[in-house]
Amino acid sequence: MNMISLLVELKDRHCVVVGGGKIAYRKVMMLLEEEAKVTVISPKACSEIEELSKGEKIKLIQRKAVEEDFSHAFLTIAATNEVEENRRITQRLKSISLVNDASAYEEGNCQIPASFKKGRLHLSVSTNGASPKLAKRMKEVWQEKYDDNYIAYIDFLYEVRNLLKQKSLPPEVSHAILEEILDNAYKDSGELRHIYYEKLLNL
Ligand SMILES: C[C@@]1(CC(=O)O)c2cc3[nH]c(cc4nc(cc5[nH]c(cc(n2)[C@H]1CCC(=O)O)[C@@](C)(CC(=O)O)[C@@H]5CCC(=O)O)C(CC(=O)O)=C4CCC(=O)O)c(CCC(=O)O)c3CC(=O)O
Ligand SMILES: NC(=O)C1=CN([C@@H]2O[C@H](COP(=O)(O)OP(=O)(O)OC[C@H]3O[C@@H](n4cnc5c(N)ncnc54)[C@H](O)[C@@H]3O)[C@@H](O)[C@H]2O)C=CC1
Repeated sequence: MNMISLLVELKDRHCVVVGGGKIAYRKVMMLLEEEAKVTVISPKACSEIEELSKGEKIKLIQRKAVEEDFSHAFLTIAATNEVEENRRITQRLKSISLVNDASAYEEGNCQIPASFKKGRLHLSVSTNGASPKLAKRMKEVWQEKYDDNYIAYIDFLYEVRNLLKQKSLPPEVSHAILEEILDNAYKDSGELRHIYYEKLLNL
């Protein structure tokens, strides 16, 4: 459980998923969403993974994994249904690259939490293997709570902060502004946000 939360960019990074079942497929979809370069290694693959391979979305290698398969891997996900094989891969890689063991949270050096993105907002939760179902449920509660209003609101927070970076206001003034715009009124009213931003432009 000695882990910190990090946001990691996977775009164009070489990622390897070992195993070709439904869990491997779920992880592959997550990686493709992040625009990673994905290789799947598995003697057999489910039809969804085969389809991705035919459409050249991923590279599929239909055999067991060998040492060289990991030489350029930035992140590896061991997701076979053979717990020992997952452990072997994870032990081999954990001191040199990111590796997640889908069958044992404590084996790898990273975990994949339940997460939810909306605009600039990114929320993640892990129960460290206690209850993936609880993590999923918490994520779903957030999905309800953080509705579309938050996209424009957080964009507004971002723009105000960028504007403040350009202006050389005394730090206490900047901090007061950053505090003030956390008021719910700004979340709820686009008009109020617009007026506030215009006022700041003229400061
Ligand atoms: C350690 C971890 C892997 C890691 O490090 O990444 C891990 C491990 C295992 N999961 C198992 C089972 C299930 N996992 C889910 C669902 C999710 N599991 C996810 C994460 C994690 N699962 C990490 C810990 C996160 C944490 O604890 O918070 C989520 C959040 C994210 C994702 O996977 O994308 C995703 C929700 C997706 C979403 O948000 O929508 C469901 C429910 C469902 O599918 O609906 C079930 C069935 C119910 C049950 O068993 O509880 C088993 C037993 C397998 C077996 O018995 O063979 C193991 C192995 C073990 O625990 O040993
Ligand atoms: N992290 C998570 O959210 C979850 C993880 N799991 C774990 O994920 C693992 C996979 O689960 P499923 O996809 O449901 O299994 P599955 O039985 O659908 O698929 C297993 C796949 O692994 C492949 N495989 C078997 N031995 C292999 C080897 N030596 N090298 C490469 N590929 C090999 C098989 O050909 C098959 O494609 C299990 O260990 C399970 O405990 C299960 C549920 C959720």
